[in-house]
Amino acid sequence: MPKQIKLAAHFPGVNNTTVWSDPRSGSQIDFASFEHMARTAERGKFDFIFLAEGLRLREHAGKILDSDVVGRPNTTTVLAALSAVTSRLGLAGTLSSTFNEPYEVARQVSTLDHLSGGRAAWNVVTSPDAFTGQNFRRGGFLKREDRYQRAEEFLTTVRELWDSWAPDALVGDKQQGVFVREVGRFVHSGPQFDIEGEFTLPRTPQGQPIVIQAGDSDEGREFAAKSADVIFSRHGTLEDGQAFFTDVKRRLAAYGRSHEDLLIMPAATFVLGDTEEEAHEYAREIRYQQVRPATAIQFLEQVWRRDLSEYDADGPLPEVDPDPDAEPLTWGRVQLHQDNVETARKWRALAEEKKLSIRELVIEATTRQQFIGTPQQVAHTVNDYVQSDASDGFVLVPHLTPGGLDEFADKVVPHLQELGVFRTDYTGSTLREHLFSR
Ligand SMILES: Cc1cc2nc3c(=O)[nH]c(=O)nc-3n(C[C@H](O)[C@H](O)[C@H](O)COP(=O)(O)O)c2cc1C
Repeated sequence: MPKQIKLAAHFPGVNNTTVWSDPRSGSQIDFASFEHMARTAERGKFDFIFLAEGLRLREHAGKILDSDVVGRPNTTTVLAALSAVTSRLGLAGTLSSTFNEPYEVARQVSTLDHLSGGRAAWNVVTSPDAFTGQNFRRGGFLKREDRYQRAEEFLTTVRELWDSWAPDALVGDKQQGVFVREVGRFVHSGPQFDIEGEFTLPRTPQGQPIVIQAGDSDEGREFAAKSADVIFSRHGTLEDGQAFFTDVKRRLAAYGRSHEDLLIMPAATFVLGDTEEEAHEYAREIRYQQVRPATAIQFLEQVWRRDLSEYDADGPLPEVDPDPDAEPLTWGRVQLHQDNVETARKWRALAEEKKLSIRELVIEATTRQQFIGTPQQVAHTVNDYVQSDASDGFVLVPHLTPGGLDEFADKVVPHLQELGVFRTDYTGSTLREHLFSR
C-alpha cells in the first residue's frame, strides 16, 4: 500500500512570491478571496487551508518592504468565517507563542474547533525577531534562544486547558435541570506561566486540535518531535527533504512516538502547462514577475547588508564585499542568511560560474521547491517525493490569489487519485481523521 499524500493550501499574500500585479490577481483581504481558495481546496479534498501570520509589516532599509503585499487580516477571524462556508476542510492558523498568552490562544483555537465541528489546527510559531514584538511594547522580549522554552510551556499549558473539561462534563439534562456536571478547572505553575481558574469552553470535537510547528533550528525540530502533529518546513527539494525527514523522524523515538505520529509537509509551489516546455516557459515568466529589478537589489542588500541601490539589477554583482559587522537591513522576515559573508561567497561563485546578472542570480538562488510540468507529470513527481520519504505531503503555495489553486485541484488531484495515493472523498469529519485516520 503506497503512502497516502497529505495536501494543504497556503493562502498566499505577504511576500514577493505572490504575483499581485497579474491581471487575474484579486484582493488579499476580501473575504471572497479566502472563500474562493477554501472552496477550491475542499473541492480538491485537501486536508487543510493554512494561514501564516505576520504581526508587523516588514521593513527594508527603514521603509515598508514594498515587495510585500501588506494587510493580512486576523487569522482566527478569517478561519471562523471560513468554517461557515466549508464543511470538511481543516482550518489551520498561525499564532505566536511569544506574543500571546496560553489562555487566550486556547480559547481562540477551542472556539474554532467547536464552530467548525473539529477542523481546527494551530501553527505554533516563536516569531522571528524583537522588531516584530515592538507592536506589543515588548521589543526586546525574550532572546531567540529562550523562545522555545516559552513555546514548550505555552503549548503544555494550552493542552492542559483543552483537556480541563471531562468529555462528559456537559450534561444538558432538561428534566433534572442539570446543565453541567463539572466545569473544567486548571492549575498551571511553571517558570513561564503561573495561572489557575476555570476554562470557559467545554472539550472540543477533536479534544486536542491539531498542532503544527514551523521553526527549523535544532530546538524547533526537537519541540516538534516532542509535541507537534505536523511540521511545516522549507525543505522541499528531494535531497534536502529526505535529510530533514530522516533527521526529524529519528527524534520521535525518544518521546515514545512513531514515524506516523508526525507529518512533514514542506512548502512547495507549482506551475502547470499543457506541455512540459510551456510550463517551464511560464515558470520563468512568473519568476521574472516575482523578482523585479528593485526586488533583486533588495535581496542582494539583505545578504550584503549594504546600500546597493546604485547598482543595475541587470548588471554584474558589486565588486564590494558584504559588510560582516553590519546589522541586517531587513526586519520582520526570518533571517535566512545568518552567515551573510558565507552566503555572499556562494552567490558570487554561482554568478561567476553561470555568468548571471544580479537579477538572474537572485532568481536562481532564491527559487524554492517548484513542481513544473503537465498536470500528470506534476502528480507523478509529487508522488515520487512522498513515496521516497522527502515528505508526507506538501503545503502548496500558489502565486495567484485567489484562483491559483484551481488548476491543481481540478487537474493534478485527479491524477493523484488515479495513482491511489490521495482520497477521492473525505472519510472522516475532523482534521485529525483526515490526517491520521483516527
Ligand atoms: C516554514 C516556516 C514558516 C513560518 N511561518 C511563520 C509565520 O507565519 N509567522 C511567524 O511569526 N513566524 C513564522 N515562522 C518563524 C518561526 O516561528 C521562527 O520564529 C523562526 O523560524 C525562528 O525559529 P527557528 O530558529 O527554530 O527556525 C516560520 C518559520 C518557518 C521555518
